[in-house]
Amino acid sequence: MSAGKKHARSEGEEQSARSAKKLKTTAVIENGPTESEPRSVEAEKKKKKDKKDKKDKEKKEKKEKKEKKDKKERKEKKENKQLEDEVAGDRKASTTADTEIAAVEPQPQSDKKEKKKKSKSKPEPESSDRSTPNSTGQDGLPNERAADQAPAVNGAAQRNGASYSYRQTAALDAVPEEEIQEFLKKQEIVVADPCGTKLRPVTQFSHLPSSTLLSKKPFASFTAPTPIQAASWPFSLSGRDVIGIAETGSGKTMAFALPCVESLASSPKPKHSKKDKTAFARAVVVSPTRELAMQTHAALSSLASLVGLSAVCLYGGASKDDQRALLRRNAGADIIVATPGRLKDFLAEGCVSLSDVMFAVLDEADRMLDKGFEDDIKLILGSCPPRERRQTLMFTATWPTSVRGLAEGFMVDPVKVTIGSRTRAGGDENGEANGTVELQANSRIEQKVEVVDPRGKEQRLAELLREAQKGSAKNDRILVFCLYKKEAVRVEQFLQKRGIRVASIHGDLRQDQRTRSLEAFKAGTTTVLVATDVAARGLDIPEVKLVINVTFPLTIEDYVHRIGRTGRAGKAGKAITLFTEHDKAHSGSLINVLRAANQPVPDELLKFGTTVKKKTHDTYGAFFKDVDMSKKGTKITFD
Ligand SMILES: Nc1ncnc2c1ncn2[C@@H]1O[C@H](COP(=O)(O)OP(=O)(O)OP(=O)(O)O)[C@@H](O)[C@H]1O
Repeated sequence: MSAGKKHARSEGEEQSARSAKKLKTTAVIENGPTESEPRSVEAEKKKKKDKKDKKDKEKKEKKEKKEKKDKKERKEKKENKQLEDEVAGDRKASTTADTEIAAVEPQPQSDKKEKKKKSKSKPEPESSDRSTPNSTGQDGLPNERAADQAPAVNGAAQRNGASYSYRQTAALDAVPEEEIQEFLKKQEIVVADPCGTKLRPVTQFSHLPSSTLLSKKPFASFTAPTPIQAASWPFSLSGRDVIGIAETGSGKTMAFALPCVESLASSPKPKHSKKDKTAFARAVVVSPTRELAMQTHAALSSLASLVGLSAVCLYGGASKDDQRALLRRNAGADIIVATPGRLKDFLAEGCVSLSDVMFAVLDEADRMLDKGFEDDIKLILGSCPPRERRQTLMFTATWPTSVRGLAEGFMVDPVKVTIGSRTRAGGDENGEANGTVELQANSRIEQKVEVVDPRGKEQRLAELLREAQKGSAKNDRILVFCLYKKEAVRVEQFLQKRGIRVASIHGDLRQDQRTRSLEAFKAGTTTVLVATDVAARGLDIPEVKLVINVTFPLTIEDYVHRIGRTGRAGKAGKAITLFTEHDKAHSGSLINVLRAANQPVPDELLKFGTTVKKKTHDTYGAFFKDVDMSKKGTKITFD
């Protein structure tokens, strides 16, 4: 007999017993006292009976009340359990194509409602643990949240399951409001939050809430957070989706690396069968080029290793077996930094799964969302848990309107943090530029444009290099950009013939040749690097003194990224662009970028016109998409 049945029967038995008692009582009342019984005895009997009836009734009511309460508690417990299971385990189930479609569809109203409902009913993480110094967190690491920290800003658990909860520190609380306002104004920080949360920028590293990671002093070589770090960290550490737009070389890598590692360090690793050969990453960072992926991997890896987390880099043009072995060695790797093509291959093979991903980053986000990569990104983010159950961050120096809608389809109420004067130069108070100057080059880069005859470009390049490397500057690093691979080969040979120490990096080279060229340039054994746009974005090469554009890039965004290889981390830099009549479609947008950065606009350039044309090249994006040369039958694109 089941417990339920047993319970039902005993309830039934009780009821019939109660009914029998009631019948007996009723009979007595109906019959009334007999003639022979004295009146007082009769009254006494009735009184007793009434008292008993009352007691029975009270008892019954009390029992019913208790049953109701128990039932309610059981229901609540069940709901909470379901919710916890969903947050902890359901990620596994939510992979594949339909998620992928959902990720790019506008967020349905019910989704939002559901999210709100969940965050209300979600049990709060054990806040006492977090605020008690030296208590132990879920991961078993000592939890070092300081006792003087204010209550968590985000209150409930982060939606991606991390127990890390951002708390504005007492030290930051104590900063006078005028100082905060002054900082925001001086650094030209604009925060647009659809949820209207006001969080102060973290102006000092000491204003960050303490953690195991920070106790290892990862920022010892820096004096203060850069503006994008200061303004975005409070939101990203709170578990919010963030779009960060800041000039080249302004520390965007650390802006996403810190919340990524904090988030993973504070959440338990989902368990998988030892027999399972699949690598289940918990964070994924997607980069447009192999070299950038490697660089980002190095930065993330050094931060992650401080708290015992591992990171693996997956990119094309290198041995898959070696990368598979790395994945196995790192027990799946907590963080995967990858180029889209290789990641897609590993996903298709089943040796990588993104179903545990709680933190996803698109570095150089506008590039990743452009036509060349759009489908790959849909597939990759579609293989992660839905946007409501992961945290998604996007960072870039350029944010063209064409990708904004798509970006928001992958995110939930993203906070947009913009650094720079684009709001002054024709934008509204939300940081949304209204057309003219939304694109901003690093203001510490001196930009020079020379309008030249196309036939004299290479000769002029040789002169410029000679001038730039005169005397004590003979070892200065100079980056020379070409548009086409064949052009890069020709320019490299031209310079070699003139005795210039030069290397090159472009898509027609094998990956080991590309890596060698970059290493030689970084080490200073070659002082000139001829590159296509494969080197335009993200590469952080120390001490590049000058960037020369031999041929203008396909888009004005690429121009901003190319020249951004100099003037990094607060340093000054110089860029010279050889502009010919073939590039005249770009004159308007180039003039705007020059003016916004208070740079001289030559009359010869003005002659080509100031009208900003729509993006002139439809295949923008396909040009410097890395192609795995080891694959057979692949159509090789030119960059
Ligand atoms: N708080 C900081 N203070 C000083 N330097 C920093 C700080 N944070 C990062 N850096 C350094 O600044 C340099 C540029 O950083 P990073 O490569 O992240 O720039 P970025 O904004 O991503 O540039 P890009 O737009 O070109 O990709 C790096 O060498 C990095 O170590």
